[in-house]
Amino acid sequence: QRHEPAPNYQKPAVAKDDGEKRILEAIVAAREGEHYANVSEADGRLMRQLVEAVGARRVVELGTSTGESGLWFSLALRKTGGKLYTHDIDPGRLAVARANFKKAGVEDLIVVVEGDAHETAVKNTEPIDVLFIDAEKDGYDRYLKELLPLVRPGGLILAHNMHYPPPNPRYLEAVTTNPDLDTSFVLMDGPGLGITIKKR
Ligand SMILES: C[S@@+](CC[C@H](N)C(=O)[O-])C[C@H]1O[C@@H](n2cnc3c(N)ncnc32)[C@H](O)[C@@H]1O
Repeated sequence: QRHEPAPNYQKPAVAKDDGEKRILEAIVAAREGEHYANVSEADGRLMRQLVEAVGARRVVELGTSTGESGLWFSLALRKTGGKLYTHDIDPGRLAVARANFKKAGVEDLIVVVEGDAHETAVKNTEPIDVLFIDAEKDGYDRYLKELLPLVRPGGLILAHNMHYPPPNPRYLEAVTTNPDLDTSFVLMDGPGLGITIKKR
């Protein structure tokens, strides 16, 4: 049976309190300012929902860019009592990200780490509740190999750009054939997001 294209019921996010309002305003301002390859609003909102739903205390992000995904995560982390550890190799983008976090009033929720995430992120030894992979596409499978042991059972691995730019086939293979993992691909009318649970 054929269906019409899916309707879009989405409306702009509605702030619950002043802190949330300040972050949402900072996201709008960030989009209008200097930015680079950031998540869409639809991606950011879903990621916030997931981080809040799993009650994440430690979110690790590979690929900060100018901090928009970090701002979406901070909406959740101010409620879960958690922190974002975000990694990027580009000092210029990180300077913009830091300014955006400050403007949103969330700099205390976010630890920014500069350098090659293959070297910096593996220094972490604490359990990860949510891992978000959004750095160089060619490295996705290596990031998974390096950090999956630290993702806690019941934790999530989110991977951006599962539709475009074209995803890394080795990553796709890894998250769809490992019996310890279960993966869905969502929001595939946009860049696409992989949601993988590490089974308990
Ligand atoms: C798609 S952007 C991240 C977008 C960001 N997550 C957002 O939605 O706001 C990818 C970022 O990965 C960074 N990157 C690329 N290779 C890297 C590496 N080896 N280590 C750390 N960061 C890297 C780039 O500098 C770039 O800022």
